[in-house]
Amino acid sequence: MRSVLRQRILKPKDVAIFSGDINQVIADLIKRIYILKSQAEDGETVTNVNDLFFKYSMEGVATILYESRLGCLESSVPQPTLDYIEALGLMFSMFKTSMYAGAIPRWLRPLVPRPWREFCRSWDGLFKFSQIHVDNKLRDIQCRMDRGERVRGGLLTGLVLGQELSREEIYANMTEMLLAGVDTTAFTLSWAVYLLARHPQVQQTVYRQILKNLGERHVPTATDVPKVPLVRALLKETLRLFPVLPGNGRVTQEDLVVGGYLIPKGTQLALCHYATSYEDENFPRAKEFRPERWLRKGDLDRVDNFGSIPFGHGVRSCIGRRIAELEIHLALIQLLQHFEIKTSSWTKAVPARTHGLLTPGEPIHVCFVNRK
Ligand code: HEM
Repeated sequence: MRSVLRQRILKPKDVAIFSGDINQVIADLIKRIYILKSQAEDGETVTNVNDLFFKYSMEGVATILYESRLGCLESSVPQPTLDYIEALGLMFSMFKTSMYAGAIPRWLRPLVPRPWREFCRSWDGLFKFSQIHVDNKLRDIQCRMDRGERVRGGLLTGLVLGQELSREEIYANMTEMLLAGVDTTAFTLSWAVYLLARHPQVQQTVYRQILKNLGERHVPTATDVPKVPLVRALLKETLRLFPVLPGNGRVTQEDLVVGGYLIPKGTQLALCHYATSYEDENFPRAKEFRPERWLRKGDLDRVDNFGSIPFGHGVRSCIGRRIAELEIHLALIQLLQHFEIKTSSWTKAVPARTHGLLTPGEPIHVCFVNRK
């Protein structure tokens, strides 16, 4: 089932076609920032940027998945979207409890009802939302076919027409992808602007490269991203320092010998790449924010470093990686074209906190100063 999806969004060129849709969402993001600035006491500070980037990520990923807009960045967010956000909030607030809810034996559920009840309530809310959007698309496709039109479209249309997945499988995959694609992207963008605000020199270097290679107002598409390698390096460095999923796991499929230790088949392995990301052996001066460490300077440089694998690795690695990268690269380029990102008197040092996901431990507040 996963391979059907994977073959449609595996490579950067597969998702490049979504640049136009994402840019429309970015235009709304920028408008929203102007509105928030106009409401701020100092006319510059956007408080809790994660709230903003949550809406951007949800709108962006839904645009690709459902081929429709949700209105997350509007001043008045539509009710079904608010209901979804509530279900998602419930899912994450219950993360630890609900993670174990699936493992509670049936006989125990009436005795300890809350975890299972909440688990079902949040998943039902998330499924319902996907179902509405998938069904809308199916109706739309049917109408167009009845009119004798040639139907072409994006991801969902392709899945429906391809008939490789059942309707239930499409609901399930869309639900999971939307769930997996919102907070992950939002936290990463929040950390990226936080790091840029706290490292003005780095920001200036990245901005200069954008200015030189793309220009002040050119709206970038996926084909422009390789022209600004520092933007790609910025994302890698952000995810090295703050990997949203700080650890990962696998069960060995055969006996393995690693570093002289025998690991028998069937062993559950946990890898904390948050820890390996901070090892000087893997990344010299590992605690420092230095995006340029990811730039290839000569043919002998190895910039792929397994010390940091924020999207996982192998056949079960993140299926939405290319979508996330597109959303983040294009957003960062345009944010830097429009604004200088600065700390404000409200900006505090923000520690990372782990509760399932690695999240900012405090709200991030930064200034978006208009560029002349
Ligand atoms: C910065 C953003 C993101 C990060 C850091 C991230 C990270 C990850 C990681 C570490 C995994 C586990 C991989 C493994 O076990 O090897 C994963 C799985 C997954 N991700 Fe992402 N992700 C991001 C964005 C997205 C987006 C935008 C989507 C959907 C559009 C998505 C959909 C998924 C799905 C469906 C899985 C499960 C894959 C499977 O089990 O086959 N992710 N992600």
